[in-house]
Amino acid sequence: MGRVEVTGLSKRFGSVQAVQSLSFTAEPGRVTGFLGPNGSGKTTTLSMVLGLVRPDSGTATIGGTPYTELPRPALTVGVSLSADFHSAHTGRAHLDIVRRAIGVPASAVAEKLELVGLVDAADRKTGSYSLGMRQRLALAAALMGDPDVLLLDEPINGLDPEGIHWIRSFLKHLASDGKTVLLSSHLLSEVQQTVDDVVVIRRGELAFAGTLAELQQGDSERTILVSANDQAALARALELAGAKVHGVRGDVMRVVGLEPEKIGELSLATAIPLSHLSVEETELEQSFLELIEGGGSSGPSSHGAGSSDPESSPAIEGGAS
Ligand SMILES: Nc1ncnc2c1ncn2[C@@H]1O[C@H](COP(=O)(O)OP(=O)(O)OP(=O)(O)O)[C@@H](O)[C@H]1O
Repeated sequence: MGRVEVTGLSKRFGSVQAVQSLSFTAEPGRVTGFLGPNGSGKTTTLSMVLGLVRPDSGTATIGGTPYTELPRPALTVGVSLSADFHSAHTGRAHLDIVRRAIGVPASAVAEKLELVGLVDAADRKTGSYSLGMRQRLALAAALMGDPDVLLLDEPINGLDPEGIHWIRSFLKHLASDGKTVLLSSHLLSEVQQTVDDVVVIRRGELAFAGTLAELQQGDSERTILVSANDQAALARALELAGAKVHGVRGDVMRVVGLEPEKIGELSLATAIPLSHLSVEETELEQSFLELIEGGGSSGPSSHGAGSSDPESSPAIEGGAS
């Protein structure tokens, strides 16, 4: 229903080919990370999806309809392109302006303040808000019309750890409710704990579209970091299950050859509780950097529907910086 579908979008600004033959989808019930370095064309793409920038070619639809043809767009798509507000307005006043503009009942303001945890700060001027509070307010505004789709430009950038934790769980919760969440970021590490699917662009072109797991698998075998009170017993169990285990005496063991889910199952089956389980970040970050620095292929994916056209690979046009 609220699928975002971008098909063959291109946009040139003068000599800069900002976006080139870009196709991807963002699906309902999933958080999709739209990733690429600064200047790679993320904002231009989101602006084309929202009808703010006219593409040279290609289309973008939301639930099958171009944004500009949606009868009441704010009831379908919630947007946050920046977390800047009139500094003399209170959070409540800002939301009230938004809700009047989109024509929803006054009760929506208190409801959304509650939803994003801003009730106590609602009557303070936004000029005194922290970045985390401004991001919450931007989300409350985006959610005002109870849209099925959320488009968020860099919603995590600059947040402190608590803010990051909050927004991660909030966005995952929205997706688990069936919403389509598309968020941009220039850092994979910033969003990797939040996203299900990943679309990577490099100089305006698709470099990868697929699930986070596919991005991880695209690289060589990944390393899983685990620890348990009884490291030796866990190491034995992991090795019996076919994994290679390094650093058994350290705080954290490095395990290759078993996926995290399998390690969790093994912990349960052997009654050896884990105190830590994560994917070694550097490897994933490395695949991402390789993709955005060039040479990466359009990944394995149904999400890049139509995007892995032969032309979309390494040829880099224009002077996008
Ligand atoms: N209105 C415009 N006029 C001219 N060039 C533009 C315009 N908008 C974007 N560009 C250029 O298009 C390219 C892509 O920019 P865009 O802002 O879409 O990238 P981005 O990935 O969102 O980067 P950032 O995260 O830094 O905003 C850049 O080279 C940028 O300078």
